[in-house]
Amino acid sequence: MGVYENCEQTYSDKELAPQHTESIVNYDSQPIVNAADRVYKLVESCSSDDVYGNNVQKAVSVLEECLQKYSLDEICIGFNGGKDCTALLHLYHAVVKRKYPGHQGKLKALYIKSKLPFPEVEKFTQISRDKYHLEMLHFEGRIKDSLGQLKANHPSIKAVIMGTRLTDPYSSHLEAFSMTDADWPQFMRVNPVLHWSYGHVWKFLRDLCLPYCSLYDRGYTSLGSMNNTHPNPLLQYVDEHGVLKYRPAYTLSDPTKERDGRN
Ligand SMILES: Cc1cc2nc3c(=O)[nH]c(=O)nc-3n(C[C@H](O)[C@H](O)[C@H](O)COP(=O)(O)O)c2cc1C
Ligand SMILES: Nc1ncnc2c1ncn2[C@@H]1O[C@H](COP(=O)(O)OP(=O)(O)OP(=O)(O)O)[C@@H](O)[C@H]1O
Repeated sequence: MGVYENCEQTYSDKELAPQHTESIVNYDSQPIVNAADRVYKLVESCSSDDVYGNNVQKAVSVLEECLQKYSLDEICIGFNGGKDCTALLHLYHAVVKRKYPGHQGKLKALYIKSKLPFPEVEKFTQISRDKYHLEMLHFEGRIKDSLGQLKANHPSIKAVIMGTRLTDPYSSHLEAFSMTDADWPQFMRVNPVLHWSYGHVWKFLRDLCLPYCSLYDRGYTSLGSMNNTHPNPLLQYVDEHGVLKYRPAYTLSDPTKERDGRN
């Protein structure tokens, strides 16, 4: 059984709520409206030996530091619909709401579309844009080239908030604030969730009832393009009718296998 199998239901189970109300606890039907209150309550109530709570606390303080160093016009969040940046977007939204309660403007989000994006990812980025009131800065093609265009078209942007974790490829040397490599267009990479584990990301998304891309409920555990990403084989099973199916991403018990659906 996966670690979070007994947690509250996923966002996509929402329609089941009327029939199963007695089995559902703490469901938040307005997680985005309540973002700042719930995130800060979590952070303020966590004990020193709570690794998850401390990681959320650290992410909030990195975001607060980012907002001290840069104005909202100088910041964008790297958002491609993946789980890590989905958790991060919620945190960023919460911290901005707490620091600027009257803020009505749109937060900037960078989305570099891959050559063959999943329609589910495209749809989810649009849903998130609307729910979180984002100004999407859209680019297509290679990430490095797109960052060059970002610099040329949006010269005010100095920092990109990212959902990178230490276990991501080529990321073990990163810190909360790390400039892009010397041969890349120069931006400050802000990495609030660097120390989060795979399980922490899912605990955050599911405990706070946040919307996430539907592919994760169909066995995908990390998202690339349609031509290089498939459901994680470790989540495969055959149901009682002999049909091949996949368990949801949050049930993956070995986090080192997170990218086993990517090639
Ligand atoms: C804003 C931004 C800045 C990046 N900066 C660097 C960099 O300085 N050096 C580098 O090798 N890759 C950089 N990357 C690429 C990422 O490390 C990573 O390869 C890319 O996000 C694809 O990740 P994935 O394979 O998990 O989908 C950057 C990506 C983004 C979105
Ligand atoms: N194409 C992109 N456009 C904008 N930001 C991106 C893009 N690719 C990566 N990023 C940034 O880099 C971070 C790390 O990417 P990574 O692929 O590890 O995580 P993810 O996409 O959030 O989740 P998953 O691993 O499940 O796909 C993202 O969270 C996001 O902030």
